[in-house]
Amino acid sequence: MATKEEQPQVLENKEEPKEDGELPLVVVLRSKNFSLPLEDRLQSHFHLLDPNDSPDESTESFLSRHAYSARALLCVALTPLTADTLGLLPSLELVVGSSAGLEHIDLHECRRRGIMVTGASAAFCEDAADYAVALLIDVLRRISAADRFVRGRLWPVKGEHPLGFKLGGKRVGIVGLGNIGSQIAKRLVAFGCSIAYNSRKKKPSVPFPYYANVWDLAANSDVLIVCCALTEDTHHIINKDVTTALGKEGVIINVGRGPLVDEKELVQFLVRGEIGGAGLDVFENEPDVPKELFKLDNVVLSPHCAVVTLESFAALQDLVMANLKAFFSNKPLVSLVQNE
Ligand SMILES: O=CC(=O)O
Repeated sequence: MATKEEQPQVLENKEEPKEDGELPLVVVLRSKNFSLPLEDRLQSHFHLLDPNDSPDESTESFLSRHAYSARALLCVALTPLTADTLGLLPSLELVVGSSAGLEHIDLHECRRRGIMVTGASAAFCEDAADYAVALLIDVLRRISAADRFVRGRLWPVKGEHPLGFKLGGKRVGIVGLGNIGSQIAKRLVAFGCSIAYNSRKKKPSVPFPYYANVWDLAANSDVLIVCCALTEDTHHIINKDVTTALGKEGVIINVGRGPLVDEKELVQFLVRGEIGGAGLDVFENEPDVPKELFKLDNVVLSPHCAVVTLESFAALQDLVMANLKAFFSNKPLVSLVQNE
């Protein structure tokens, strides 16, 4: 999902292992069941302080005892980084996020303390955009439903599979034109769609129509693709009124975060046939998915995996390394988030 703007990505691959004694400290914050995929690469450049290495001690006690002088922290996946945890790290200057969305990091507190934050949407944006377009094509052309039709041996017993809808010519409203949204727009222009967007501010160099209000965007779109950052302002940005404005044939694609959409309302619209369809990679209470959706052929469901490919994961690892190395050699960070 899109975050606040990040600076362009410059990847750096050269590995030059150092002696352990002189390695800079990096706190690693990760939940127990989440491994650290680039551990070997990180370990040859940094002294990692990972509370999971002391399973008998609480994270708070570990950080208070070992991390007083740590200047950098790597936040793995969506592990919450709260103001309380930040309070245990008085020397912290940098948080390296490893996800596109950063709502699990207390950005207000980072801003207040002058702690820089880097994000990873540059590593994920192309794959996330491909996936959003794939979900849209799947909903419109009923590809997953057609697959079930064939596997269920309904062809030709139950006649023809129902007609789908053409992608070209659709008016697509993108909610959040950050790294991911921009890549989605680029792809859909090539498919012959017309694009409009909503974001916090109008983007001066973007040629597409801007709607300051999501309701207006919905009223002028056939499809809404949701890929903005989850904040207090964007929680349930797709609500009952917006869904009504999108109309009976409208399609909603969500590759951002579940709580961007009022899920209970969306389920009701889908069940009552008051919206055309939905492609959902994210949900309000993951991994729980409303069971009413399982029987709807105009809904495509996916387990929060839009951003992840082998290639995006490799790019993420390069990006994390590049940000940490840049920080410790006083160079500009590769994907600094404008945390305004
Ligand atoms: O959802 C995945 C991410 O934000 O990276």
